[in-house]
Amino acid sequence: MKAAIKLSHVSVVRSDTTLLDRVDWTVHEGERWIVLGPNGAGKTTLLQILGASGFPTKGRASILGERLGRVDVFELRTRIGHTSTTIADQIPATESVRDAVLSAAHAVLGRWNEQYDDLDVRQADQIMGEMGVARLADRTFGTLSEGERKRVLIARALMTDPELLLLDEPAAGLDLGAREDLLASLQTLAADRSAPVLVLVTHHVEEIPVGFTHVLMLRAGSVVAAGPLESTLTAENLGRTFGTRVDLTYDSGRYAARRAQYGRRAAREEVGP
Ligand SMILES: Nc1ncnc2c1ncn2[C@@H]1O[C@H](COP(=O)(O)OP(=O)(O)OP(=O)(O)O)[C@@H](O)[C@H]1O
Repeated sequence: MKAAIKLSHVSVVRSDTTLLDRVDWTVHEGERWIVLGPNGAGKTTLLQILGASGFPTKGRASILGERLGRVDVFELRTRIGHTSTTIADQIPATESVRDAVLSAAHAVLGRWNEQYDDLDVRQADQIMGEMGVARLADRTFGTLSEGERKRVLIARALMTDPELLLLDEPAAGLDLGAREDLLASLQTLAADRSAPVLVLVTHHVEEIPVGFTHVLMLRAGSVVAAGPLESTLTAENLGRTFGTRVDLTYDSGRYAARRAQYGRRAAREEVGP
């Protein structure tokens, strides 16, 4: 299997602070990864490297077979889809949802005078259908709810047919219904064998969509654990990642976590005799 991402001993240092510390990580084609960690763990810094917009201070990073530092990053970025609040802020509020998705095909924000062919329009309609936002196609972007906006952004990112899709906290700020709608769309995407390699960053195990296959757990710039979800996302690893003992439950492909509830005996053991 080919490696879509290969990081070897990647460190990022800014103003004498180590943001990422000797990260080793390999992602293969077809895999769907979660990057999980507390605030300040280095998740955004890692995503910048994956998106070819940040560079390692030390170590080697290969993205889609191209070594950072030896490749034209502008060309590489056209092969990578990225959804984040920054991109949402750049879409004009008056742009129609269909145009917001379509304009990605030409890497422009704001439709202006672009001409699109029927194939582009059909592709946009199909992707909007898959992301559950087809009924919003004629609405303006500015009138969408936060949850609808997130799904339109993913549709927009898919429009360029990327080989790697980076999802930066897609469920942040969503209410229960909107989060569940988003997770359902991501579950469909994860199950699609023709979908790109997926990397989803989150703070919460409750936001892991069904069908994601692997997890990288980060704390203070270092990898706590990385591997298949089933064997890697354990209460022990989660506790080490978030610095607190946790109870983890799993049901029908979904996870939930909370701080461990201590019995009197456990409390005595922790305090000591
Ligand atoms: N230019 C910089 N100089 C010094 N420290 C920085 C710089 N940029 C980021 N940091 C610090 O590096 C750490 C990692 O930041 P990063 O944004 O990657 O974390 P994160 O896991 O995405 O956090 P969050 O979940 O809160 O978004 C943070 O403590 C941040 O304050």
